[in-house]
Amino acid sequence: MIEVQELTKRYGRTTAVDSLSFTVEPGRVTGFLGPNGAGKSTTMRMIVGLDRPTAGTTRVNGKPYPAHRAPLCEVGTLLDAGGLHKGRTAYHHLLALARTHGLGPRRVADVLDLTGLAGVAHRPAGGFSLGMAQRLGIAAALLGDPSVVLLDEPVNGLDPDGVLWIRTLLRDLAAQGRTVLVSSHLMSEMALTADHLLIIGRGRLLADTTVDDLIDGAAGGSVLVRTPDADRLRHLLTAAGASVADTDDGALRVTGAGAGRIGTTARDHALVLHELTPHRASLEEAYMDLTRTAVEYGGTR
Ligand SMILES: Nc1ncnc2c1ncn2[C@@H]1O[C@H](COP(=O)(O)OP(=O)(O)OP(=O)(O)O)[C@@H](O)[C@H]1O
Repeated sequence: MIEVQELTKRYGRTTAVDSLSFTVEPGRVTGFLGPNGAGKSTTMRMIVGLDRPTAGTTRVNGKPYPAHRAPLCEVGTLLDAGGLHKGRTAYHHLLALARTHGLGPRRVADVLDLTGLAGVAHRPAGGFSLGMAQRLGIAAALLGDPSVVLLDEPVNGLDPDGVLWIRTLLRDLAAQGRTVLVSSHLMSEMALTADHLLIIGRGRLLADTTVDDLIDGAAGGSVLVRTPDADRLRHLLTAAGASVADTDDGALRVTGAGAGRIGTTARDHALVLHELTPHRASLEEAYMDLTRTAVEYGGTR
């Protein structure tokens, strides 16, 4: 489990993270989502002690990260896939890391297999493509068999095969009961990967929610209604405060009243309905709604 409480980070006059509090639970993939510059990487760096908070605390499995005796076995991180010794082979890169925690070549072979790198294990990592470097970063993160996995934009620059591979891996890790926090600025990607979402904008928490709840709570939802009594229904709904627009093919698109209320209104006035179809805002729309508000009204920082 990861616990973040009232976390703030200022760089000079920039507030990168602003009183952020959340908990990341084990057994599910939590997507950490926000536009570029929202403060995701800064938050992740503070969780693993690479940056010092201006205020607030972070705990991993009940303790601040540096208080763990074998951090690699507690938390696996991918924060910067470029941070490699270029001349070293993938195998030796991993072995050097493994040795710092008393782990041996067997565990290195395991993570090389797990990440599909066994065939290139003895090539210098400096010649790796971005996708291979990401896999190597993930191999390093998993070396200590950690119960918490923290990955910063792991799908960046990957081809569709790589994206699918990471998605499956993250789901497997969560299914094994691990705590998985993965950042992205792409809602489309997180919708397919994450069970839970933490959305931030300008360093502040905008939503701590499931994908379904985010869509349900989004503005922009409407209901498509077909009825032979369109004029009467339009009148009744408008009088009750809803907005009603005509579609090109003779139906009504209603916003501001849910399918339940529309159905009840129709029944109360003995109106016949031929169709009553809720249209949920897309996840992308819901996300844009949230983050747009943060940009427009977030104040100065
Ligand atoms: N070392 C630093 N010195 C000064 N400002 C910084 C530093 N690190 C981050 N920032 C600023 O803090 C804010 C948050 O940056 P951060 O990298 O955490 O965002 P992010 O959500 O990870 O964005 P991205 O998706 O672009 O990586 C940005 O305005 C950034 O310019």
